Amino acid sequence: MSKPILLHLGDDIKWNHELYQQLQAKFTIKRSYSMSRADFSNALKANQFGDFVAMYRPFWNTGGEMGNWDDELISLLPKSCKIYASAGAGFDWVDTKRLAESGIIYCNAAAACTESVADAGIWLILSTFRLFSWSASAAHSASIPAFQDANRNIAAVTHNPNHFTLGIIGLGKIGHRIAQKAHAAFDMHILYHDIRRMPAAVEAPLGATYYASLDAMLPAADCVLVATPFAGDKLLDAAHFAKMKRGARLVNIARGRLIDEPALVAALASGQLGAAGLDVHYDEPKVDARLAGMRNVQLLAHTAGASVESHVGFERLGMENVLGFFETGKAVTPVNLQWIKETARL
Ligand SMILES: O=C(O)C(=O)CO
Repeated sequence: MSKPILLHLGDDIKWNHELYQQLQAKFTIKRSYSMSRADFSNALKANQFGDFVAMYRPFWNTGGEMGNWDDELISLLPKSCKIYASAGAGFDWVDTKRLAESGIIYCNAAAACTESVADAGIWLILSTFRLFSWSASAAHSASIPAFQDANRNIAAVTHNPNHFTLGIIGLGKIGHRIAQKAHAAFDMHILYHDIRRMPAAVEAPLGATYYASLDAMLPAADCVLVATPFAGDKLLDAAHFAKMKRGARLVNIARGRLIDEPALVAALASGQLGAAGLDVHYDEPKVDARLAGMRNVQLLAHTAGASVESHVGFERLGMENVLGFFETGKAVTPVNLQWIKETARL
């Protein structure tokens, strides 16, 4: 009997070769490498990859060249396809509900980058309190006046984060890990807003206070950290920044589009916000030039999740999702099951 087909998107795997051999033993693997949207769409229309049952994308660097997975693309997938297992935490580029309508489970790999993103979150929080962005840019400029300016003046305006209040929007795995680290390392007081309250067993070790209302949490936090998935709408705008403490800090490790960037620039320029730490940007790979010019803003190039450990984990979890689904009927980290069920009920 011929083996089912798996479509591997993007580059070769780099780390988990033994596990990949298990995939090779169970599936005929077809490769699309890095096709443009037009080439990928034409290949699907021509059934170039055959009636594949699964798609696997091991890393975010490649395999996404076809752009957003919207109705146009998803409607070209063969009816045989049952699962799409991809690297990465965020899935703002894929319409998981539309996939579910075609009976396709989408699995992300957020669990693989929790530690890495949480570490970057801590770095950004620390930087907004200590203004390492200012010190680093002064030193990098190799300018004696800039060095002396930073060296003389930073101490008057920076703080140790200890005992300040961190307000986390989204206490998922990453938000929770940041809360643990901030609480353990800096004795920060943890507040959080989420659509649902965590059990006491989660809140108690953090001493965390739940806010059902975001508007109620904002004025209570010295630093607000965004750790919630992008669901199509902005989360924070000028009105939200106005509710925050004057001089408070903002950190975003989630998605740039969650924040009204011009409003953030205005809030920083007016001093309503004292500092910001941003891994993600509204219009990546572009970075807002005004933000880039602010010494109280620490910027990263969307690399919070970028570590060897995340890469190994992304590859592995993607393969485990595919193998688990075909061996036991259950994927490990599906994100759209609620709609798969709904669709099945129709
Ligand atoms: O995996 C993702 O989606 C990330 O943004 C990690 O930083």
